Amino acid sequence: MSTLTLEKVKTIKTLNNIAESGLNVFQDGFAIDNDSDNPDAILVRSFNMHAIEFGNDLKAIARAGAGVNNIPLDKCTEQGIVVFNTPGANANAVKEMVLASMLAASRNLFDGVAWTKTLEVEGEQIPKLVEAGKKQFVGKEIKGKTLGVVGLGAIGALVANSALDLGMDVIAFDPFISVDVAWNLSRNVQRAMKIEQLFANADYITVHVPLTADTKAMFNQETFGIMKQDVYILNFSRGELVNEADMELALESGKVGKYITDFPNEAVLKMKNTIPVPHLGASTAESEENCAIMAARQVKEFLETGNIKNSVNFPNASLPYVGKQRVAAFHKNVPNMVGQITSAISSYDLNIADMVNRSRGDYAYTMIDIDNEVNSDILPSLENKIKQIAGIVTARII
Ligand SMILES: NC(=O)c1ccc[n+]([C@@H]2O[C@H](COP(=O)([O-])OP(=O)(O)OC[C@H]3O[C@@H](n4cnc5c(N)ncnc54)[C@H](O)[C@@H]3O)[C@@H](O)[C@H]2O)c1
Ligand SMILES: O=C(O)CC[C@@H](O)C(=O)O
Repeated sequence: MSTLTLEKVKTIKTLNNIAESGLNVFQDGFAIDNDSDNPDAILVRSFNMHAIEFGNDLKAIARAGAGVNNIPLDKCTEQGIVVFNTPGANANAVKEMVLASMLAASRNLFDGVAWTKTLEVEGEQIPKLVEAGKKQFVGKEIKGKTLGVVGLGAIGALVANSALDLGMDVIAFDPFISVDVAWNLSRNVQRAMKIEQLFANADYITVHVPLTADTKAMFNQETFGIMKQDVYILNFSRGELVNEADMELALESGKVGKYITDFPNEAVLKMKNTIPVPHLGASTAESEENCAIMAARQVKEFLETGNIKNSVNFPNASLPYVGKQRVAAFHKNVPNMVGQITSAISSYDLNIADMVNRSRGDYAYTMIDIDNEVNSDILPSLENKIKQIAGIVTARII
C-alpha cells in the first residue's frame, strides 16, 4: 500500500533515451533514477513493457510518442496506473519521412546512390559510367498519381494535405476521424466510404493507424487482391499491420511494386523490393524534444496535482490546483462511488470546495478539493479510509 507522497521526492525512471529538455522538466521534488525498481513514473519510447512487473509506487507511464502497443494497457488500468502518450508531437517528423521516402522510392534514389558508391573506377571514367548506367534507375513522378491515406489522425492528415500540395490526388479512409482533424483537412482530400475503395484506386498507399486487434494484418492477400498492380505501400505505423507472408508473395508477383517500411525484421530483409528504414520516422531532434517535453509535463502535472491530460487508458480530468488538500481516486465506474468518497471526507469534518468525476469504460476518476486546512496527522487515516471503499483501485491525497 502506498503512503502519502506529498513530502517524498518523486522518482522518474526512463526506459529509453529521452531528450534532455524533457528530463529538465523535472526539477525540485523529483529525481531521475534509472536503477529504481519502484519509481513513481516511467518515461518510455519503444521499450517493450509487457513483461515488466510494476512497483507499488508506480502511478504513471508516459509514452514519448504516439503508439502504445508496447505498454500493457489493461494491466495498467486494473492497477490504477495512468498511461499517457504525446498526440501529434512527432507527427511532422513522420510526415516528412513519408514524403521523403515516397519521393525517393519513386525515383529509385536509394538503389541509384548505392550503385554509384560501388563504382571502383577513377577520374573521367566515373561520369562516363554514371551516364551509361543511369537508365537502370529511371523512376516515376508522384504528380498526378493517387495517394491512399489509411488513418487520418495527426500524421495521416498532415501527409494528406502535403501530398495535395505536391500535385497528387488523395483519397483517405478513417471511420473515426476527429473533429479537430476534419477542420484542418483540405476539402480536396476525397473521402473513401470503405477501405476497399481506397485500395482499388491508389497508386501509393500510406498507413497511419494504431496497431490494434482490428488493424492487425489489415494488409493481406485479400486486400492486396483489390489493389492496383505495382502499388507502392508505405508503412510507418507498425510492422504487424502487414501479413508478411502475403506481402512477400505480393512483392514477388509485382502486385506490390515496393514496400517501404520503418519496421524491418528478418522476413522483411529477405523480401525483394523493400526499402527497410531503421524506425527513423520520429527520429529528429525536434520531434524527440517535443515528445519528451510533452510527456514530462503531463507526468509532472499528474504527480503534483492529479490532473490528467492525454491519457490513453483513463479519462482526462482537470481542476485548477490551488494548493489545498486534494483527494484523487481511481475507481470502478459503478454507482455511489463519489457518495462514499465524500462521506469518508465529511466523516473527518472536512468540507468540499470543488470536485470532478469522469468515467471511461469500466473505470472512473474522481478528484475532490478540501476546503479546510487539514491537520496532516489525519491524512494517512483519511487516505486509508478511502482505499478501503469497495471499488477503489488507488487513492492519493495530494
Ligand atoms: N514510425 C514512427 O516512428 C512512428 C511515429 C509516430 C507514430 N507512429 C505510428 O503511427 C500511428 C499513428 O500515429 P498518429 O500520431 O497519426 O495517431 P493518431 O491517433 O493521431 O491517429 C490514428 C488515426 O487512425 C484512425 N484509425 C483507427 N483505426 C482505424 C481503421 N481501422 N481504419 C482507418 N483509420 C483508423 C483513428 O481514427 C485516428 O484518426 C501510431 O499509432 C504509431 O503506431 C509511428
Ligand atoms: O520513439 C521513437 O523513436 C518512435 C516513436 C513511434 O514509433 C511512435 O509510435 O510514436
